[in-house]
Order: sequence, then C-alpha cells, then structure tokens
Amino acid sequence: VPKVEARVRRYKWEVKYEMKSPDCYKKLAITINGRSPGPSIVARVGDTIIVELKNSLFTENVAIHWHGIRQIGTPWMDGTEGVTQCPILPADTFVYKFVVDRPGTYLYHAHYGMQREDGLYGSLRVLLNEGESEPFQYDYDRSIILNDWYHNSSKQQSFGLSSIPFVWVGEPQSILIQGRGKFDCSTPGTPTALCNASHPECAPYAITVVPGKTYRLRIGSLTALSALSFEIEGHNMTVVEADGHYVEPFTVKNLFIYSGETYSVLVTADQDPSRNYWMSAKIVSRNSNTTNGLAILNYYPNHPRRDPPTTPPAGPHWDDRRPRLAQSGAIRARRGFIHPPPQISDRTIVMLNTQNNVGGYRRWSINNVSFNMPHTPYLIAYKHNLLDAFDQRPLSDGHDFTTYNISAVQTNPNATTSNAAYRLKFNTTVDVILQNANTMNPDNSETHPWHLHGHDFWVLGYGVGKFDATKDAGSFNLVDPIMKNTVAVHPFGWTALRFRADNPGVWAFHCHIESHFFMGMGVVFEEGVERVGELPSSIMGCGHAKGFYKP
Ligand SMILES: O=C1O[C@H]([C@@H](O)CO)C(O)=C1O
Repeated sequence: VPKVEARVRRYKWEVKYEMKSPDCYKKLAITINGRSPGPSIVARVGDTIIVELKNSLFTENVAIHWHGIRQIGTPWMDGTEGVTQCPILPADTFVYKFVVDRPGTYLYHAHYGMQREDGLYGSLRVLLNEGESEPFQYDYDRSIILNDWYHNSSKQQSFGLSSIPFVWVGEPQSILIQGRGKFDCSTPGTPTALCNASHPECAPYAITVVPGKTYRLRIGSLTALSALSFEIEGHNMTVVEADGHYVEPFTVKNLFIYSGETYSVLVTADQDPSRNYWMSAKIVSRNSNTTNGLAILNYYPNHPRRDPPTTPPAGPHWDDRRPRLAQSGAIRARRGFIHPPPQISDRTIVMLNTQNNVGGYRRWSINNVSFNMPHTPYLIAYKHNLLDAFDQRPLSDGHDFTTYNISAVQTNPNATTSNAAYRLKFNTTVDVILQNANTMNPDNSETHPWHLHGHDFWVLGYGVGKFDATKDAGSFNLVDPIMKNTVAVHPFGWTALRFRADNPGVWAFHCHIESHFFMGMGVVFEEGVERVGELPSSIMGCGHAKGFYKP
C-alpha cells in the first residue's frame, strides 16, 4: 500500500442563532454556517482538521467537542468547556486543530451548558486511506444523526433543572432523523403562527437507494434524553462498526442506540423496488408519548417524497429491557481486529449512580458526589498549579456500598456537590463498574449512556442487579470485548469497562444525557498531566487563568 501524504482540511465555521423549523415548529436553533445539523466533516486517517470557529451568538459562549477523537498529544483541543478550555466568548474566533488518527464514525457537538440540544452538532467521518479496504463490502456510504428535539430553549430547561422546586424537561416534542421530524401542528395549545406542517424544512429526510446495491449506513445518536430503537421497514441491518471499531457482524431488525454512540450497518436494497420504505426511530426505556421519528428509504426511481403505502413499524415496547440487554451483550470485537485488554487492572472504581436531593436541588450523584463544573478548566489548573481553583479532596473508589439497596428509593443524606477530580496513575489499567440504582421515583431506574473523553475502553460485561465483585468479575470478557467510547448502563444493572490511563490530559467521563450531566452526573479523570506540553493561550482567559489569554 503506497504511503499517502496526510492532508490538512480547513473549515471556517460561524456559529449563530437562526429561526429553524426542523419539526415544522419554528424555534431558535444554534447553527453552523446557517445549518443544523452542521456541515459534515469527511477526512482520511492521519489528516489534520483545522476548524476556525467564530462565535456569533452575541450573548452566549460556546465550545465544540470532537466526540470519539482521542486528541492524543492535543488534550487542549477536546473542546470541553471547564475541563480542557475556557469558553469561546461572543465575537471571538477559536481555532481547533487536531489529527484524526483512526478510521470510523464520529460526531461533534457543543460542550457548553446544554447547547448541544439547541442544534449545535454534526458528523465526522474518517475514511481509510486510498488503497486500503474495510473488512466488509458495500457500494455506497451514507450518514444520519438521530436526535430528539424540544421546543423550549436549553436555557429555559437548565433554569428549571437548577430551580427549587425542580422543573423536569419532560419528553421531547419530536424525534429528528438527520435534522428532520414532524410535530403535529394540531396539538392543542400550538400557536398556528409557529407551526407550519408544510414547511420545506420538515419534509422527511430521504435516502435514495439503487435496487440491489448495499449501503453502509452510519448512524449516530445525539439525543438530549432519549434511548432509541431504529429500524428500516422490511430490511435487516448488519452491524459492522461501533464507535470507530469493527465488530463481529450481527444482524438486527431494530438497532438500539444510545446518545453518544455511533454504529455502521450494512443494508441491501433487496425488497420490492416499486415503492419506498419507512425508517423509524422510537423512544425506548422511557414511557414517552413522543411520536416516532420517520424518514424514507427511497428506492430509485420512485419519488423521494412519496410516502410508503404502509403504516410505519411501531417498534418494540418501551419497557422491554431484554432485547436491549441482549444487543449490548451480543457485540464482540471483529475477528482479526481484536485488541485484547490487559488481563488485570491496577485500580477498580465502582461508581454508584444515584438521583438525590442535594441542598434542596434535584441532582445526580456518583458515590454520593454530584459534579459541579469549575470556572477554571482542570487542564489549565493542573498545568499551571492553580490547585485552589477546585476541590482537592480525593474522591471515593466506592467499594463500600455492599449493603446499599439499589431497588428502592434512597434518600442518600450524605450526597454533596463537588468539583474534585480522580487522579489516575499514568500508564495504569483502570476498571470502572457503573452501578445503576433506583431513582427518587418508586420502581424506576433509567438507561444512562456513559461517554469517556480521550480514550476508548473495553466493555467487559453487563449485568442485572448489584455488581458482586467475587462472582461477576469472573464473568468478564477478556477475550474479544469491543472497544467503545460510549456505553449504556441499563436500568437496575451494571456495566464494567476497562481502559488504559495512557493519554496525558484531563478527561470528562459522564452520562451523555444532556440534562443528567447538567445535574451532576459525571466525573473528571486526570492522568499524566505533567507530560502535557505547553498549553496554547487560546484556551485560557477565564477563572484563575483570566490574565493568561494572549490574542
Ligand atoms: O433526571 C430526571 O428527573 C426526572 C424525574 O426523575 C424527576 O422526578 C427524570 O425522568 C429524569 O431522568
């Protein structure tokens, strides 16, 4: 294979508010160059991406995270406000520059407050170099992002979440497929001036296929809240990639996908070519009355706007956990592409996920600590020894809740807020056991997709009930576990993952549900920060690093 010269790909993005009607209902959305979803980045392995980002929000800060890119050697480019950089101020331009070092399906999105759900997101596709080939075959490559959509602004939502009494965001108004959905304008209380059922922006998204051809469909989810089941009427999907890693192919009728995950599936257009077919995304795990998101699989030469003659598939029952657990458990690394994990770990952190009242506020906690974002980004604080910028008390590794009842409402009166971080010894192997529990509502536990910045982790196993180290650690898959950057913790269950603390920097690890992270459901890992090179001054200018910014 000839060595291909790596390229530099430059993008000029302007982030601003615009009135959009992605589900026929007009609302302010955060756009990139006028678009939501924003422009897709398509690059090849080894390319350098340069995004010159101008913040034209006038009165609001911004930051963009490159989801799934590990930022090896550039931890300051991770785009996580409060962790790796100061926010980009209105009218300022910030230049993101990083290398995409691995093929796969990735995402980008806002990582400041809850802005992601205002529409600031897009896809990042990294192709193999010319002359290299995937271990599977397809004729065409397509990407879609699934999302849920609220008519309230994220600012109104975050205000409610941090109020006493607590105001929950509720279920989304619609599900978007590649930025398009359909809110029913005849819903009582809908102002007719705001809802236009025939607005061109809310025509269903259509993927045109040529009969007989096979499509690689890259599917990412950036929902604010919802777990989804995605299916294409009459077509099976063969899963071949997850979060940038090849998986041993397996075939599904519906794909469960959680916020922050990406999958590639192969779909062959082998059905009756005289018609179109529905693609449908349904909310699972929550008892939601949001209507399913719909798009069209358009068989050429039928008209892409022609509705399929059938009723869209209803999808699985929202509360049936078994198939979701079964899909999670079925995924294996692809033979020939297995990276076996270290067989032992140096440290195990058990993270009990609970919902609590802390000081009268409704919060999510990890081992009774609810996360608050500091004003001085950790990376800057560690590198410049500004350690009074955040809580220096060590956090618990959480092995002490053997008597905790995960199946009942618990008050957890010791729950508190903190912005302390976990410090990991560089180049060690760390296990994290994510333990789910009952929320503050009786007989209720939710699905939480946990996302780790700066790494991929091995998914060692899943279980129902409380993790039992003596019994469950023996069942870990140490042979062919997949690597991912986002994984679900199922209701009342646990998920075990392992990673190498080998990427110098400071990295967020959090529930990818926008409101849950806002309510404290996350932690921060520091590793090898003494090995991080000189930080660019462009990430500075806030908190204790106020005077450090040199334009
Ligand atoms: O964080 C959450 O709060 C609500 C509910 O638990 C409040 O009663 C909910 O469904 C969440 O996911």
